[in-house]
Amino acid sequence: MAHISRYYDVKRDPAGHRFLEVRVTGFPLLHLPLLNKSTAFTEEERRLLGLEGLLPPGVSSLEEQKERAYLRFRQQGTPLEKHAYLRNLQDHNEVLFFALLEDHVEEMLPIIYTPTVGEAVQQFSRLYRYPRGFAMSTAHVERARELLGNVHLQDVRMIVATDSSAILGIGDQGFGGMAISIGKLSLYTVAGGVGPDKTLPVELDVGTGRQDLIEDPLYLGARHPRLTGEAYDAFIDAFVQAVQERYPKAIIQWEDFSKDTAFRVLERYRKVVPSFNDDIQGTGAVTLAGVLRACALKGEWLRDQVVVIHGAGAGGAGVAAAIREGMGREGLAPEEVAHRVFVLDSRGLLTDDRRMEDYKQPLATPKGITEGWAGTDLLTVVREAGATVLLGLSGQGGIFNEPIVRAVHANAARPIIFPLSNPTSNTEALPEDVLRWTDGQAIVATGSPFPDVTLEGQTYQIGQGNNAFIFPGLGFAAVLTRASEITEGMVAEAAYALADFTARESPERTYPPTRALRDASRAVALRVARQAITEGVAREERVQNLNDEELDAFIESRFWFPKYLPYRTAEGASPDLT
Ligand SMILES: O=C([O-])CC(=O)C(=O)O
Ligand SMILES: [Mg+2]
Repeated sequence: MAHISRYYDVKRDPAGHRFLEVRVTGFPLLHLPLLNKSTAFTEEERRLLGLEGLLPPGVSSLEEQKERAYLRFRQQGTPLEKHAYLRNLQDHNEVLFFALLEDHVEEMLPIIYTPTVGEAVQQFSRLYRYPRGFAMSTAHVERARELLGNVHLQDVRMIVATDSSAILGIGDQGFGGMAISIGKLSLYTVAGGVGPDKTLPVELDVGTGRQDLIEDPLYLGARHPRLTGEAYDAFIDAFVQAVQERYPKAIIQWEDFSKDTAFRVLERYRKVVPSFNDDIQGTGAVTLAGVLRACALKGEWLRDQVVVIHGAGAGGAGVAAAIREGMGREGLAPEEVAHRVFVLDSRGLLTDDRRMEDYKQPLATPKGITEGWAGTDLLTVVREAGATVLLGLSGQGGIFNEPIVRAVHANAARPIIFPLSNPTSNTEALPEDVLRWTDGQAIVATGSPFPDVTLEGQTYQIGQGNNAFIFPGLGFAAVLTRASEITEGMVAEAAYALADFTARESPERTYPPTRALRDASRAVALRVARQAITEGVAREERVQNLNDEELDAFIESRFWFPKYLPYRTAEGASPDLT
């Protein structure tokens, strides 16, 4: 049996039932969140593991523990207090945390994920309690492999790593970005089926450009400006090499890298280690899926829309690529697509006569197309291009104002308007305003969750167009197929799988409700795994010859579920820390 952790192995008894063989007993056992059952340790386990006298005499079931934990959750006042409560629970007892989350995913997702995680990032140094994840800093570059060896997990398969340069829509957050890596990985477990012992959040602390953080006496990150150029590359090289040596089966999700690093890091490593960028590729895929559904809702094709994308960072670039791919699949040639997809950055429309960063060049509109236009600002582009779809990835709260929204409505009876920036404070428009300004005709989805909107007796559901519907299934499929690379074909398949799932399960919506996150992820995982096999990048022997039904069953059988296994001590272990 593979050695799973320094602290335990999962084994099977002669009848085939799984149990945990632990090498830690007594008080320390109650402080390892992956192992701690807390009040659910049975009387026999307490005797065997040296826990008698350390716990209250009552033995609780997982159900009873959940009930107790949910009561405490409800007693917390603010979303941030709720977040802190859940994070403490996770750091205390992971099975209980995930069991609770599974039962209340709709209520708790906005707490462990966007929008509250944005606040948790900002308050990270003040909320800090427990060492979770791998914190790599400049001082560690030479010894990255050695330090990764300090992580107690033996078989990490899924890593979320950020350099915190562009967290959500709120910019450079220094060390606090660790909270994003932690939050994303919670979704990998609750929706994507990856066991918590197989996940590792990483903060790549290359410094921060935020002087206020550097001067904050309570700040926990490294106090120096961000590494750039060769020093930055050497840092990430060292990290990737250490991961390959220590965790050769791991997939890396690059998260919240600014436009200055996101594209370079993705291209530099995507063929070195199976990896993808969540904000470029995940956001691209989820947006394409929602726009496809919105088009279907009004009985139109994507290829007939004119799409204006506001924001040319990682998200905007990824969305532009995905929409172009989608129009191409509906038969449009690239020259035709150029008349239908327009991308703006903070200086206005990207046109090919402008000086701009390399990664923006493929997003630029040929100057000839804009001949005679009255300007290149957002309102003018919406009017001149005849936009029927407006997508916000700018991080600029409120930028989709009334004149802009009305201008899209003037071009389309049912405009598609997605203010996608996170967290809530950065959303480009409030759904209620968009619906009011368009007499309830707009099809609206947002990046962060919004409640239903009621307008003149009519209720509108607001889809959550968040990459949470893509990355857990995409990453899980890559893990299960042992993909050597995460190809563009796999990312595109994720988008179409989500659109098809929504059409099947929630035909009146742009995105499924968040309570369907797990089922949606499974549908995504199936199609991505199939694509990996078709493209020949799946290294896992067991999946090569499976038909769809068998592949689905394989995926389902590999899902991790929160439940307690019986515990035994290792042969010869003393009832002390061994
Ligand atoms: O984390 C989220 O909610 C979605 C995302 O990747 C981002 O906004 O950067
Ligand atoms: Mg992100």
